[in-house]
Amino acid sequence: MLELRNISFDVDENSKTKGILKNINLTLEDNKFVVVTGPNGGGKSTLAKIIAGIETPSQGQIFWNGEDITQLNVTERAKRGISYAFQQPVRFKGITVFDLIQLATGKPINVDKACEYLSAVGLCAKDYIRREVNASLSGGELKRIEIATVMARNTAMTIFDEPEAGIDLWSFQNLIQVFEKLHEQNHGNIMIISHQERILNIADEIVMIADGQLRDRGPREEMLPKIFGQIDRPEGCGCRYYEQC
Ligand SMILES: Nc1ncnc2c1ncn2[C@@H]1O[C@H](COP(=O)(O)OP(=O)(O)OP(=O)(O)O)[C@@H](O)[C@H]1O
Repeated sequence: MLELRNISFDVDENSKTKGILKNINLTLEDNKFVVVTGPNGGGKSTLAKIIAGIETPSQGQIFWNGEDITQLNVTERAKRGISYAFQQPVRFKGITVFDLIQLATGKPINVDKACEYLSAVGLCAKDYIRREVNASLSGGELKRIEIATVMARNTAMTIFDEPEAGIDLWSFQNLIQVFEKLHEQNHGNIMIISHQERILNIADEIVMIADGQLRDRGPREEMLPKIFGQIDRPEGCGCRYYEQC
């Protein structure tokens, strides 16, 4: 279980303190598929980075299965099962797709096993398994390889920040299926930062972040009508649902 207690994140801007996240309290139960959404600049990516240990909060604490992990860095959190999917895989000269997947599993695997992960993300495994991870791969291919390595890591919590960014419509359809599969197979906690309706549609739970604050959260069935404007607002109110009327 992940618990954020009174998380704030401030930055210095022109010698003034700017609050990017303001007093966020959030508890996520195990094995949930959570989508974090909200307007641009609301603080979603910052929240994801704070959970992954890429940023350290200015205030507040983060607990993972009861342990205070606030001061642990990204590697130490990864060892405890919190994994952040980068937009593209980390590259080292000469490393192949097979090497990456094997490294992610943390044990020796055969080519067939590695191919299973690639096939699951819609890549024709035999075309990719021996390829070097470099600029000759397209953005969509790199992203799917990153997702395959995340699946191979099989960690208790995985965070994806806008996985749909920069991929074409066809790859996007495929990506949705990959996430549906991850969900079905119960790959632990999955947190996705997204604006995409099709990703919101497969969430167990939706968290709305706006203006650095947690504005709402709840099961998909409750949140979708709010997000897509199907709730009654007081007459004359032009606010979106996450704004105060
Ligand atoms: N290190 C930083 N220094 C200054 N400003 C920052 C820093 N990190 C984030 N911000 C600002 O904080 C705000 C929230 O950024 P963040 O990337 O978390 O938003 P977001 O909700 O993920 O947005 P989007 O949907 O556009 O990706 C933005 O205005 C951003 O410019």
